[in-house]
Amino acid sequence: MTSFFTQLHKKKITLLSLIILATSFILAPPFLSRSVSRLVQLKSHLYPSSAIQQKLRRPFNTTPNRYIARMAYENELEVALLAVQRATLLTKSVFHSHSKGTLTKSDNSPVTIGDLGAQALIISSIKHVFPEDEVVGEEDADDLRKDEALRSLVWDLVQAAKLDDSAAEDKIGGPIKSVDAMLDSVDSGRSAGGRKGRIWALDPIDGTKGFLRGGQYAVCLALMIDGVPTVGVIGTPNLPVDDKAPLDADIGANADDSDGKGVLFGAVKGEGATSRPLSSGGLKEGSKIFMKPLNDISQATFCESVEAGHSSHGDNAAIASKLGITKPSVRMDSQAKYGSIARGAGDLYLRLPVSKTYQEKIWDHAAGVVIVQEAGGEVTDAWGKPLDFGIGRTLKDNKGVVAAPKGVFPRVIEVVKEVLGAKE
Ligand SMILES: Nc1ncnc2c1ncn2[C@@H]1O[C@H](COP(=O)(O)OS(=O)(=O)O)[C@@H](OP(=O)(O)O)[C@H]1O
Ligand SMILES: [Mg+2]
Repeated sequence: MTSFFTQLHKKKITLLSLIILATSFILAPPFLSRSVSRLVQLKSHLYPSSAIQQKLRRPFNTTPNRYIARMAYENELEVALLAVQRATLLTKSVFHSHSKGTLTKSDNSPVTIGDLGAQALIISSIKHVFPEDEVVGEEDADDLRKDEALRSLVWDLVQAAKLDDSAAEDKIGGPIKSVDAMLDSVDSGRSAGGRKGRIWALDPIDGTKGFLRGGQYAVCLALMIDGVPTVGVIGTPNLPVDDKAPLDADIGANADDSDGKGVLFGAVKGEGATSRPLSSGGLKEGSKIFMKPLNDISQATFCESVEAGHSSHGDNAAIASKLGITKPSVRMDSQAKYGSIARGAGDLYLRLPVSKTYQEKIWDHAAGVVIVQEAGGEVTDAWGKPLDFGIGRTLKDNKGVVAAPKGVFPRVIEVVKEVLGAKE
C-alpha cells in the first residue's frame, strides 16, 4: 500500500516536472529573445556603430570610465561633422562657380544658392539619423518654392554634393531623394527654438558677405540640449589647415580654398575641441586644440567682424587700447573668428553692439561658443551675462559677444564694461 502511494507521489512529481518543462519551452523563447534584443539595444547605445571611433583615433578622452559617459553625443558629433563636411563640398563649388546667385531677403541680407543648398543637405542628414530633433535654420524654402529656375539650380548642386566615401555618405542618409524632399528639408529649419529638448542651430553659410567677396565664411551647426549648446561643428573652407599659421592681415579679404586650406572644427561639451582638415570623403584624423595661454594681455591678437555694421570697430579699438594691445585687429567674417581663437591663432573675439535693437541670432554663435569653451575659453555678452540660447531664435536678452581665454577673461570684460558704461 505504502509503495503504491509512493509510486503515485513520484508520478505526480514527474507529471509536475513535465508541465513545468513544457511551459518553459513555450514561454522561454520570447522571453529570451526579448532579453537578447534588450542587450543588443543597450550595446548599440553604449557603443554606437561608429566610423568616428576608427577615424578619429579617440580625439577626446581615452580613459575607460569616461568612454561610456561620453558616448551619449559621439554619434551626434560624427553626424554633424559629416553633414557639415558634405555641405562644404556644395559651398566650395558655388564659391568657385562665381555664379553666386544672390537674392534679396526682406532684411536685405544677401542669400545665396549655396545657403539654400547647404541647409537642405544638412537638415536632411540630421533628420535621417535623428528624425525627432528640431532645427532652427537661418533659411526657409519660400523663394525656392516660388522660383523654378532657382529651384533647379539648387537641386543640381544638392545632387552633385556627395562624399566620396560610401560609408560616410550612407551614415548621413545618402543623396536627397526628390525636389520635394529638398524643399521639406529646407523648411524643417523653422523651429522656434526654446529651452526644452534637442534643437539644432544651423547657419548654412555664416559670413555671407565674406563668401561673396572672397573672404572667410563658415558652415556652422550646433546641437542644443535644453537650451545649452552641447555639440558644435564649424567648417571653414578658406582657413589654413595649420593650427599654428599666424593670422595675416589678408585672411579676411583675399581668401581661397586652395591646397592646405579647409578646417573642420568640432567639440562636445565636457569633452574638448578638435580641428582636422576638411576632406571630400570620410573624416580625417583630428587633433585637440587649445586657446593660447596669455601671460601678457598686451600681446593679444583680437578678432572682429569685417562689417562695421555688425560690430563697433571704434569700441573694439578703445577696449584694445585700454588693454595695452598695440597689434592691429584681425578682421574676418563668420564664426571662423571663434575657430581661430579656439586654436590659438588669435586670442580675443570682440563683438560690441552697433545697434540698440539688433538681436544676435543663435545660429551665428552656438557652434562657436561650444568650441571656444571646450578649448579653454569663456564667452559672454558684452556686459558679462551668459548667452541665453534657450529663449528662441535670437539671443534677445544679450547684447554683443566677448570671447577670451579663461585666465584673462575677467580683465577683458572689466574693460569692455568700462567702455560701454562710458557711453551710457
Ligand atoms: N546689425 C548687426 N549686428 C550684428 N550682427 C549682424 C547685424 N546684421 C547682421 N548680422 C549678422 O552678422 C553675421 C555675420 O557676422 P560676422 O561677424 O560673422 O561677419 S561680418 O564680418 O560681420 O560680415 C551675419 O550672418 P550671415 O547672414 O550668416 O552672414 C548676420 O546674421
Ligand atoms: Mg550668420
